[in-house]
Amino acid sequence: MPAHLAVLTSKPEWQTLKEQRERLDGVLMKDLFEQDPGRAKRYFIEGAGLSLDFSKNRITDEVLEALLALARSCNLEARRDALLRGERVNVTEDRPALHTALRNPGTEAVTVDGEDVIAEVQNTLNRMETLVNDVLDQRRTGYTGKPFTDVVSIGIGGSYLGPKLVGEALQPYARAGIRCHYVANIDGTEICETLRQVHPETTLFLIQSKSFRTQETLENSKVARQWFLDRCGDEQAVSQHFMAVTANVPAAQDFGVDPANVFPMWDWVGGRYSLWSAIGLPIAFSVGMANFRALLAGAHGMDQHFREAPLAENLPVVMAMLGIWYNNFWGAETHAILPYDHYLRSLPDHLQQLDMESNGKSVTQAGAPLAWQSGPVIWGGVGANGQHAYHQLIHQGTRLIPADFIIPLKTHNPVATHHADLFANCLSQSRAMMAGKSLEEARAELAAEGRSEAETEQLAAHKVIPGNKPSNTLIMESVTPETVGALIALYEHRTFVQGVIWDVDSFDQWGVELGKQLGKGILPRLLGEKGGNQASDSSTDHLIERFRSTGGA
Ligand SMILES: O=P(O)(O)OC[C@H]1O[C@H](O)[C@H](O)[C@@H](O)[C@@H]1O
Repeated sequence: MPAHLAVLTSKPEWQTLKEQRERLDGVLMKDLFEQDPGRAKRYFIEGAGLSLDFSKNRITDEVLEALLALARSCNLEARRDALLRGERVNVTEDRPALHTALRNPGTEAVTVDGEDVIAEVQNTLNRMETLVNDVLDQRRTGYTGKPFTDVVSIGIGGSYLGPKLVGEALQPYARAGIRCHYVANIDGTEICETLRQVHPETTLFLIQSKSFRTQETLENSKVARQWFLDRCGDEQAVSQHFMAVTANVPAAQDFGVDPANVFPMWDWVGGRYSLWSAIGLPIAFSVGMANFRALLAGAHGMDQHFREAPLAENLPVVMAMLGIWYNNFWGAETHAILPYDHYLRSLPDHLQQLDMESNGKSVTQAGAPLAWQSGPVIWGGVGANGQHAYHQLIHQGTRLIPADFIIPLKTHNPVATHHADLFANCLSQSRAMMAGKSLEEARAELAAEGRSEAETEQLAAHKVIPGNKPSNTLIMESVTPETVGALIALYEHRTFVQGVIWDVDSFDQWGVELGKQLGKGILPRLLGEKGGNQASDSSTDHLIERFRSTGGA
């Protein structure tokens, strides 16, 4: 292998992990639990209101030590400090990635190109506070003087997934009187269905786009603007009802948004890390500014933990390195996110963008091809629903699927014994994954059912659950603004740590751009217009013909 391809995999720490991996061949977690009654307590760490039980992993103390040694050998601590200091960690775009500054309470200076970032952040938070309070307290109203009842947030990707997740997660804190709607897709159904639910006199539209160039967002915003004008007939009223969050102020102004209603975004915030900025306005409208600030405080608590906790007790570091363990040494190709909480149902969607856009890369920061696997497929869904669907494959399929179970100790909605039932389901799944069911147990079960010997022999193999499937269990007291903030920040840092190990730029997303470029060439052809002379292929041409033949547009 050429030397430049082998930096990571030729490290002695990598070799040690390979040896550890071989040593664990055939070793069952359930035996490790039996041999060591202290295992659960030893592999349990806490920070920023979250606790992680990582005992149900294929690890020993030696493995953990070797994983942390690998992290150190990749200069993780220095790279982390560079991130938090605002160094240009996004090398291909030559920018810092300062989402942590968005939740920094302002006690320490962070500068970018000589500008005091913290002061800008605090100013923006104060502007948000004024707007949100004015709307919630009905000092600011729609064009006929009626209070606002609905906020329609139009944005996609990072300008959508984070606010939607948190808006849902903090529903118990929602203020009466304001409903938030989210429109992301260019599928016209989404904007049409949303507009059917709202009234022009009482609806505030938030155009959420860092670039103000995203097709889906701009087209949906145009539809919303026209819908509004058709009903109110007054161009002047647009400025009362349309606001924007963007780094591209001139484009927002061209669209007709009053500059006083434009909230800033900055180059140094990646879209998928932007819910903490004014992109979080829908959250603030829903739960009030005090709760939004509590969300930031929770995330800041995790930033502090990430910065200060020793690596062995550092939640994002330990979770990241466990991910590296399965991804790079055990051949795992996916990672499941399984929140056992209805309020956190959109967490897998948000983490999918966060992780897959960040670490879906195949060259190093210097541009050399990776000779190791980078980010896995992130997927998942809310428990217990998944147990009646895809958990079968986790338990008995041929693939190794590490999972994160996430569950609060207390519910906002105590009803009957539901929360204990939910908790029992969560624990039963991680235990089933870990312990499984042996052939002997399967046989005994069938015999106890009164099956014949022949039947028992025939069926037993199907009933075996191999077990030894790894999982983490993340718990928190309850789903609050603080714990939700900490939880999302935890995964942000987990993603960063893995990017450091794989030596990729976790803050660009060039892969997304190609589809956007090609779309610009295909659209005119679908519409039968001139242009769109870019390279094509017979499949694309044929499908365009089919679309045109039905008069599809
Ligand atoms: O906020 P915008 O500029 O409209 O971008 C919205 C989204 O666009 C792209 O798809 C990027 O890959 C995402 O990271 C981004 O969040």
